[in-house]
Amino acid sequence: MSDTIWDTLRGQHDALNGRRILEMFAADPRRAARFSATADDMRLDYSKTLIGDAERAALVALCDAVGLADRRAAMFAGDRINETEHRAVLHTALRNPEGGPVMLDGADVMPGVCDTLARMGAFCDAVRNGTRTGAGGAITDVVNIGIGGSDLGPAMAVQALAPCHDGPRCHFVSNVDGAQIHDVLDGLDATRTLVIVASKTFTTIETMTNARTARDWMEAGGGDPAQQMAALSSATDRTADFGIDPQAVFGFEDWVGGRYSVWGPIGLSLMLAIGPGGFAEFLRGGRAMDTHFCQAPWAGNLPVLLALVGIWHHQVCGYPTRAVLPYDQRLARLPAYLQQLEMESNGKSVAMDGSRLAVPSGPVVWGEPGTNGQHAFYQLLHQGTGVVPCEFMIAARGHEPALDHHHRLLIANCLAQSEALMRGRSLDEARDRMAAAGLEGAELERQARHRVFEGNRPSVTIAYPRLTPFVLGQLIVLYEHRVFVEGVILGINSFDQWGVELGKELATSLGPVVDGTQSAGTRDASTAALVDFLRAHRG
Ligand SMILES: O=P(O)(O)OC[C@H]1O[C@](O)(CO)[C@@H](O)[C@@H]1O
Repeated sequence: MSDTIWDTLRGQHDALNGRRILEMFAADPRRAARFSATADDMRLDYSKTLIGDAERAALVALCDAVGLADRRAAMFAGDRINETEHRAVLHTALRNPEGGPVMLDGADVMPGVCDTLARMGAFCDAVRNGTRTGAGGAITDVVNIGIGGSDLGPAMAVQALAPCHDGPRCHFVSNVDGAQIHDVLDGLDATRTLVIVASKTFTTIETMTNARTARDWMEAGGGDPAQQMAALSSATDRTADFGIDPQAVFGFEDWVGGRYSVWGPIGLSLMLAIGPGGFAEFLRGGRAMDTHFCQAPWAGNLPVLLALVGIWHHQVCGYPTRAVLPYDQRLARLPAYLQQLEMESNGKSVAMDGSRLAVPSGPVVWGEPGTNGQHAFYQLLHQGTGVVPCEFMIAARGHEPALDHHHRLLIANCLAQSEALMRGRSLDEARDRMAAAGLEGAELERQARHRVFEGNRPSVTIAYPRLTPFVLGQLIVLYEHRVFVEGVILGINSFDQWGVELGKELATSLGPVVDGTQSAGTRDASTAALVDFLRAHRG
């Protein structure tokens, strides 16, 4: 049945025939309202796209054709929907401390979740109120060492919620490039810094290398690793081997995927920064979006609609990328966070059953905060030969009342960009401008052509009152479930990441070649020559 719907969608795309978004607004005075939806105080406006009633009906039909409701129920019920790793997918339980039981294999996981959350709260309170100190006194700085899902979520959220910070300063080290840990540790007091080693597996080479370097730095600087190191991991045997005090180890289960883990122990740095109360609000926002996702009808369901718009633009229209454009400087790391969430989840070529995907998988996701992006790559968004669907985000209010004139400008810029992408500027309008500037003849024509904007370029806008912990929770879960819905429609397992393994294996085997303890042997000629070049220049 879904094959027929894909055919319908492709047919609808072929039949667009120069349809203009602006004309759709002219034909339907209620379009803005009819192609928007809300969840609590968050609004998703997808009216500035070429999706009309017929296209929306076909897209919504996809949800039923693929059995989305059953898949959603299976996820929340703890079924092992991550079939290639034989795991349940229950990160939703982490943001459910105030909800009911969540059963997995006949046992309620919530007592364990709540117990860990309470331990995290007590630990954070002790660090924040100075009861748990370093060798030199109260903790002033926290360094979270982790990579991928053990870094991007907390790093993004800590930056996003800066106005709520009332705890120690938080820093993040992810890259194995020694430059990063050097620059982060430089200037910190080793006796008053807490180092958190965040790694689900506690084997990730980058994280373990950085963790050892941090421990050496702490010892050399007079700090006390027994008192000043914590671990966030599923592998409590390995954290013990590393020598981390079990009281400072916060574990989580294999049903929490790395890129979905900010809601539990991996969020410890966020909790340290904003306090257990702020963290609880963050969970509440996430939970509110879970409830909305489970209860709202498809056509009024924000994660579903965002997914369907994504499917329309990438799989149906064939636009290869999408841009995430938060008009919110504190969401600067959101595009990087979403790159992992979306591309590690849905960047696959094989369907759950092992067959080759019949439709393209997830798009390339990229972006930068506005207005900075406007002065960098928006030229291409407006006049490039390809179309990049854009996802704008904007708050009604900032956190700096005295700077509200900045925020009004921010709003105006955000709305202006989506309007400009849609409206464009015709050749006649460009000619009029050139004529008004005094140009004539061939020069007028030449200059006018450079000033044409095709327009009709699609975007969605996500608007919210203010970037609070609750709203950030909503926003992340909006995207998490968007990824889930897209994955279900494409038949993908969104919860494994086999594509990262090969590079890790080859890096391990290249180590001795780079050291010079092994020859390049049977490696390809390019790799062998690059090893020679780099070794020659290492002195
Ligand atoms: O938390 P860990 O086990 O160190 O893994 C870090 C990251 O590595 C990956 O497994 C692969 O990049 C991610 O999925 C994960 O978030």
